[in-house]
Amino acid sequence: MTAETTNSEPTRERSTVPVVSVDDVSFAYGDLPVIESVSIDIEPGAFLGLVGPNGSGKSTLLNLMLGLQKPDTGMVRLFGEPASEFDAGERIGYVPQNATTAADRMPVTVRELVTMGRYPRRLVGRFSDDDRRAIDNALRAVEITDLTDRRVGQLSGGQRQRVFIARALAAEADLLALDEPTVGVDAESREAFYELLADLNDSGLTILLIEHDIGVVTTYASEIACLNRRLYFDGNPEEFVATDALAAAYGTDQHVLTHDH
Ligand SMILES: Nc1ncnc2c1ncn2[C@@H]1O[C@H](COP(=O)(O)OP(=O)(O)OP(=O)(O)O)[C@@H](O)[C@H]1O
Repeated sequence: MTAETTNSEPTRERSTVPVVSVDDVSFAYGDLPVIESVSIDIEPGAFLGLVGPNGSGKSTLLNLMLGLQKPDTGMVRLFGEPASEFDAGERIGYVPQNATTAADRMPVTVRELVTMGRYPRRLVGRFSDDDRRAIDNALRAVEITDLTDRRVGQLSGGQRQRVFIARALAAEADLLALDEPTVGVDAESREAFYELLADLNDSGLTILLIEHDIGVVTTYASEIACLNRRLYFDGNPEEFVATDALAAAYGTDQHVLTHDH
């Protein structure tokens, strides 16, 4: 968000309560253990990059964090409240892995989809000037004001992901959670997309990014968590590249993690 987009809004006090707190959580799909004794906090203002090999439990951990799945043991808190009692839709913007295909089925325009993000915040009845301003600001922040009347299903992959982010911004979400958001997006648009995330994070938005590309997280994230059923690493990018956590978590597959950054 640029200064232009925020100047009409009050500055929010940054809370010291973790946005997400995962405390000794384990989870299995039937007999298949997927998350084992994981503890991790996401502090307000963090940009956490969650990495791990295919099938290592990243999406499952995200679902547990968002309260969409219930841990077998341990506890997840969102903004200090048990995730199971929390309406995540109000404060968490979620950009799913399959946003691109989901958008294909949506016969809605960009502005309509972004407007939907505003419904949880809207008072009963009509949209207020504040609502309209929040929607316009969100479209501006992700630089899609020229696309507002286009059908979401007709946009490129990168443009669509921006629309989903704008929806979260319109909702004034405190956490933006993205699950491999640039699968199928060309290299140039990917870089612009991660620059956008970095700008949003600079303006105070807390970000959780699941990402395959280690180069992306070491470039843009302020904190990296490396998962393979259990947590192999949680700390800053400098420490991450200096440890053998990556090799330990990825085992013999680490050579597939080449990247273009
Ligand atoms: N609904 C489900 N029922 C049963 N098993 C599942 C289910 N969802 C995921 N799994 C299994 O749980 C494990 C972890 O899956 P998950 O999708 O969380 O991993 P991931 O790290 O996000 O993978 P990827 O990087 O490939 O998207 C995998 O072995 C997967 O096959």
